[in-house]
Amino acid sequence: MTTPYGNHQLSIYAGGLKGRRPDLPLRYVDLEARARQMLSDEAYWYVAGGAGESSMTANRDAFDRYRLVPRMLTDISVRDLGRTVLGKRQPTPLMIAPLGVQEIIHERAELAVAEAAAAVDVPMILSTVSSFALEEVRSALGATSGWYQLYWPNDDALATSLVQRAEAAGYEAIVITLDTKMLAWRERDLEGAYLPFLQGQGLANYFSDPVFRAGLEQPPEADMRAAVKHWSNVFAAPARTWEDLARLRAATDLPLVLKGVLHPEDALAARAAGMDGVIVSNHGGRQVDGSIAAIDALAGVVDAVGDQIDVLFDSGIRRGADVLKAIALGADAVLVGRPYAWGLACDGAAGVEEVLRRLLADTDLSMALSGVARLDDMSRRSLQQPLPAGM
Ligand SMILES: Cc1cc2nc3c(=O)[nH]c(=O)nc-3n(C[C@H](O)[C@H](O)[C@H](O)COP(=O)(O)O)c2cc1C
Ligand SMILES: O=C(O)C(=O)c1ccccc1
Repeated sequence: MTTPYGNHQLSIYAGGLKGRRPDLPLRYVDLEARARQMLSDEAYWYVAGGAGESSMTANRDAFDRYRLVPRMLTDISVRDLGRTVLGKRQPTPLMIAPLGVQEIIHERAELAVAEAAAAVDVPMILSTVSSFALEEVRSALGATSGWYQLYWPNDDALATSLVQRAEAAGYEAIVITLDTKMLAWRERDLEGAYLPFLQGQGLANYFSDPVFRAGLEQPPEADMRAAVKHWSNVFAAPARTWEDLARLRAATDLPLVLKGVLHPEDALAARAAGMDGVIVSNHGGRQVDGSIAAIDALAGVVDAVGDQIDVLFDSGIRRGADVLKAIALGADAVLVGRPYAWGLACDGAAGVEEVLRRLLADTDLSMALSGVARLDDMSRRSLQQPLPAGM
């Protein structure tokens, strides 16, 4: 492929030095700080925060304990960042992670993100809790792949309706998020009593759904409180177990991918349930505070199922080296979360596009300077595994 900043080495630096968006800070901490200026305190902390700080910090610290071991004098003049995910070749290893309630970040929310994803040809995973209906977001993606993330509701008819709408709209896979049967204890949000979906934000897919609407006495437009109450009753299903996956499997022909897997035994259960992939993730440190850093869980899952189903990764991807480390450990692709949220806050679609291009430029350079011309050739041989803690 041509590099994300064009085919010439100099254009990469031109992109970095002058920037297509000179106003968008280059360093992650500065970008986040700029986004913070654009957002209300509540919205900023909703996105930035975790469930406590422990696992969110661990996600980053753990990345730093893995080290790339570059090789010299290999031909890196022509490079390929492509990956094959669910049997389909994509030009880069990146995917857009599903982030809910994006209207708290930018008024054009998922529509802006979809336009940016399309500009860079990075597949987008749309959250169930989106601010625009899934059909509209699918249109904004143009020819770029979209997957639909399902919060598996406590109502089989609603689950089937959402999944079949996604299939009809042209989404290519369903991601079932398992780690959010309820929201964690998040002090930042509790302090501010900030739960945007209780205001009806992010509920466009529910409010536009015929099965959801049939469960209401009046339409959401006429009685928002009742609609939100109904949503909170159906949002999740704490009683669900692995056996229930069979009904979802029967509801669609699309590939199914389970998000939020950390334990190798769960990866084996996913495979046994006929799933097509898993996403190793601790939800960006937002659910089980004290949980294992996501990158430390990756190798175990890859070793358990990586030769049979796809293994994707998220939680803590911030720069090119992080992408390379996850791929070297065996991930087929990686999802980017908060970094694009900050681009969205700063500059809408253009900000998201710029964040993705910079991450790709950094990935391309780091791969090349590690002596690897094709991302498909990254392996654990390029990586020094961390010493166990305490050694
Ligand atoms: C504001 C916010 C909203 C999120 N909403 C969802 C969601 O609706 N569905 C989901 O599966 N994951 C959701 N996630 C988790 C992300 O998909 C992803 O796992 C996480 O952000 C990755 O970590 P990172 O932000 O460190 O890259 C959300 C994360 C954030 C920060
Ligand atoms: O905030 C989150 O992490 C998340 O996944 C979510 C869950 C429900 C509604 C909105 C976002």
